[in-house]
Amino acid sequence: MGSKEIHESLCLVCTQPASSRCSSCRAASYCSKEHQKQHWKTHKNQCIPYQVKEDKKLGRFLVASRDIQRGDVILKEHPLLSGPPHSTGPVCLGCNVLLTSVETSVPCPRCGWPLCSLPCADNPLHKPECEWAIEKKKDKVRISQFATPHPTYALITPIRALFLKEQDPTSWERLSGLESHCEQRKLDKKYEQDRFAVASALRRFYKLENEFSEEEIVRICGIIQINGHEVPLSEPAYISVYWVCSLLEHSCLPNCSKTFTDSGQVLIRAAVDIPKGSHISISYTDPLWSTPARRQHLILTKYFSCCCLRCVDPTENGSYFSGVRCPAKKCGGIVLPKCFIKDYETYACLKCGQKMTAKQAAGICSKVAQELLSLKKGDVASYTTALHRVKNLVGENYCQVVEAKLTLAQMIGQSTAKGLAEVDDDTLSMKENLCRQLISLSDGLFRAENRIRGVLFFELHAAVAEHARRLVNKKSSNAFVLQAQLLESGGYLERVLFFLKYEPKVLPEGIIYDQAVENLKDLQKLYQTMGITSPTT
Ligand SMILES: C[S@@+](CC[C@H](N)C(=O)[O-])C[C@H]1O[C@@H](n2cnc3c(N)ncnc32)[C@H](O)[C@@H]1O
Repeated sequence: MGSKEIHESLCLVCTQPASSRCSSCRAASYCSKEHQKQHWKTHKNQCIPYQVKEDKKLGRFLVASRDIQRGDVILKEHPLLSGPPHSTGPVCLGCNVLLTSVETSVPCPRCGWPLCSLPCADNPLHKPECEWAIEKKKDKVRISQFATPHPTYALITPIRALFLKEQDPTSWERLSGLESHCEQRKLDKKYEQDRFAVASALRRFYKLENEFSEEEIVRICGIIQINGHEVPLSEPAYISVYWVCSLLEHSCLPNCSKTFTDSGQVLIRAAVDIPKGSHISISYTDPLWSTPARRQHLILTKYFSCCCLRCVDPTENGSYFSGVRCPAKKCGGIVLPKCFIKDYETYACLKCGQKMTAKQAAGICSKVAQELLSLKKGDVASYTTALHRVKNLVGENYCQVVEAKLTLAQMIGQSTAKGLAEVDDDTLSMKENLCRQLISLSDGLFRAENRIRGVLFFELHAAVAEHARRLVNKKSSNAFVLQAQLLESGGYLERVLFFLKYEPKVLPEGIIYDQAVENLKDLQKLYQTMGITSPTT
């Protein structure tokens, strides 16, 4: 054994043989949890798996400072700033829930802003607009209209940002150092809209004329637009801006997934192994949207033209996720542009070469959208028929077809009183096939979508377990096949635990995680009763 290996396996505190490593950086070894805890004060400053770099095209971005393993947590961070989205109806400024009427809300006894209940008046989140209403506005706020959207709520997140300047200079400095894209925002009029509807309104409403210029407030609006994350922990979702997380670059095929903890921290986790020196990326947009839709969204909201691996490949890893079906008789090929970045005006069939314009392709896409988006949730038969009907307009993996298949895969078994037990054999097999198809597609196309992948594995485990249950009831059942199916179902539950490990308990995926833990325990008891040796027991 070389000296390096000896060093690596010794506890950093007592130099006794180490049995575990820091799960984040994997560079520090310890003999026990106690010594790991004891060393954290020193280690936390070194335990960072990324470095900040900068170039002309991306601005600042993060690269891996060591090899990062799939599943590792790269970053967990509290927000610098949180508040309602730019456009919303009245929400509780303590806990972010939607307020629907005067009767179902209470005014804050100090400042008058409506809240869901009195304890929310003391939520530290509410302090900025509350304190400044008393100190600067010198009058209570009165909200009488509970219609959506209510323009005064567009002022809240910017006020909370400005409050940092006075109350928390370190956070203010971090926030003001983030990208605002003011020049680009001037060109598309967002700057002017925010100047009028936020900066000017805020200075008047809160009497901030002598403290903050319009330019300073509009720059803050830009920072919130470019760096804000929608946090789905409340309905409606609220917006948070983080510091280091704001430096992560975008890719439509990112190598990291993003989730939020119950307390609103952002958690970034490696979706694949990331070699040292590689760029670390998340998705700023919805990976289940077509290439034109994702690119358009990024250009309009983040001011860059995405040139990631997925955007430069019109077939999107051979999935044809954004393509339409060739209208030529009996061709059945897929029609796509040569490239979505430059030559996207003319589409051509990959099989027969027939051409169509981007406008014609968009027409087909909107027909498919109309057909699929109007379907009633829970109606398995109409989903199945509609999916069959759109087959001659778009391919099997066309984006909206994939969304409908995702809904259908979850719906089967949910819309019947006795769950999967009531579903006929063919429909059960359809559920299983849909899950397998979508899981395989997700490997190549939305590998960082942990929530979707966890849910798909959960649905697949349920379908396979139900097949096994039916096998027991059949006289001709084969013990080996049954054992294999039970083990397979347990294996899928392990995958659910991997993907949904960090999902917050308030989201359905957090609840699915708990259910998967219970189902796995039950399955492991069954393995014991049946004398099956599972790889994990
Ligand atoms: C949230 S900020 C990321 C940090 C930013 N680079 C900085 O220096 O502050 C988002 C901005 O970064 C740039 N950016 C991020 N990902 C990019 C990409 N894949 N291609 C080009 N620009 C990108 C764009 O200017 C975008 O508006």
